Amino acid sequence: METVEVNLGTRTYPIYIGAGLLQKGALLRQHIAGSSALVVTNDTVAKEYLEPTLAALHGGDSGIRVEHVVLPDGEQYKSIEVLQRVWDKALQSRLDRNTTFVALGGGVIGDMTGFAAAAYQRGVAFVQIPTTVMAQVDSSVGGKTGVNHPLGKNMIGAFHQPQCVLIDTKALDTLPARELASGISEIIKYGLIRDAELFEWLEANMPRLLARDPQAWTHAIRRSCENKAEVVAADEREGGVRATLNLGHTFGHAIEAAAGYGAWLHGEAVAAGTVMAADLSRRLGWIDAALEGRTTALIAAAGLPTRPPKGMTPEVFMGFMGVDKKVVDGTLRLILLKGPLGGCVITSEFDAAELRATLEEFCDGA
Ligand SMILES: NC(=O)c1ccc[n+]([C@@H]2O[C@H](COP(=O)([O-])OP(=O)(O)OC[C@H]3O[C@@H](n4cnc5c(N)ncnc54)[C@H](O)[C@@H]3O)[C@@H](O)[C@H]2O)c1
Ligand SMILES: O=C(O)C(=O)C[C@@H](O)[C@H](O)[C@H](O)COP(=O)(O)O
Ligand SMILES: [Zn+2]
Repeated sequence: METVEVNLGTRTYPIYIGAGLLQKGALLRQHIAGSSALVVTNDTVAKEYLEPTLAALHGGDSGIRVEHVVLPDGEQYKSIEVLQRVWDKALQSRLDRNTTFVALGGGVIGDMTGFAAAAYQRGVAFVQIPTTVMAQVDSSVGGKTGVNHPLGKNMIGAFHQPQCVLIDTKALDTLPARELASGISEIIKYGLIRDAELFEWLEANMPRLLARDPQAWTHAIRRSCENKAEVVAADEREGGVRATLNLGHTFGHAIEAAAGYGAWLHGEAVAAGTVMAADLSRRLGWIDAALEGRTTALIAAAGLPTRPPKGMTPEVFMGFMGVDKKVVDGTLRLILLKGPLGGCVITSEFDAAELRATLEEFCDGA
């Protein structure tokens, strides 16, 4: 087992990474604050991993009272209405503040459970057990929690850090290939914004990841968690550098919302958005055509889309981008690449005409 720490002073927490960690019940139990736990999962993940999780919590005569709630599976259910079911279950079970919520699943379950925990009786503890690549390399770390709104992605939420993140790499064995690729999008992101060595490693090792080589995955997950932990420790609430984790997301979130949540996976939308950010960066002269080409090629090598879906227009993009959380006083800020590889900026210093040119280049329906 490897451990990466998210250093947040008195709220510092560990990320455990290893094969078969879900079977090590003591590890999970030591992070259950209080006498009860509410496991939150979805119907797909429950089939494979609910029983082992319940067994881990009950093991060693723990005396922990364990409840669970199973939500419907899908990004379209990442809503305040569905989240209500978690609070309903907690209240019906008379769970008090001495309870730990346990998020068992991908990023949707992790974000929803974290927000449910942040608001339940004004805040209870929670633990992340991420079971997708997306959740293991990104969403389970850093405490961004919340739900979508029809007018914008992740618009309702809270910062709430988990007690620990328990990454069982064996869970990826059952993950569909499309979901595996979606998560790779965020690993490429770390390479582009701050870790040139990781980007080059991905260029050399993409076939190993797609072939599910366990050693390659352990490396990719650990490096990703290290990168994310460093950024979060430096800027927990996104006053500055944390916004760089949003590379490709302003375009990507517009795609997700416009296509209807769930039609495009988060990582797919971010992939196309990252290619668009690279295009704009090259137009501005901040990266050369070679780096733009390497970015597009790596994203394509992961089997991810390099263009947004048909039907997107510059107007649709601008409508959603205008309500992005990085907008300040009506001014759009983007994360753009600035050479060499591994460099980026958070900026509003770009000509609207250049942004328009990128949008037109990528909108088939324009
Ligand atoms: N909080 C953050 O910092 C952050 C970071 C990145 C993404 N996100 C959010 O995460 C969400 C996307 O997460 P995701 O890609 O994990 O999607 P997801 O949670 O919808 O999971 C993807 C699919 O995989 C299934 N699944 C999960 N684990 C499985 C397993 N081990 N075997 C088989 N199937 C499994 C799920 O049931 C689902 O159908 C988005 O809502 C995105 O906004 C949040
Ligand atoms: O942790 C962060 O900070 C991120 O931006 C990680 C992103 O990959 C993730 O998609 C996040 O949910 C986006 O945050 P948002 O604030 O733009 O909704
Ligand atoms: Zn993301």
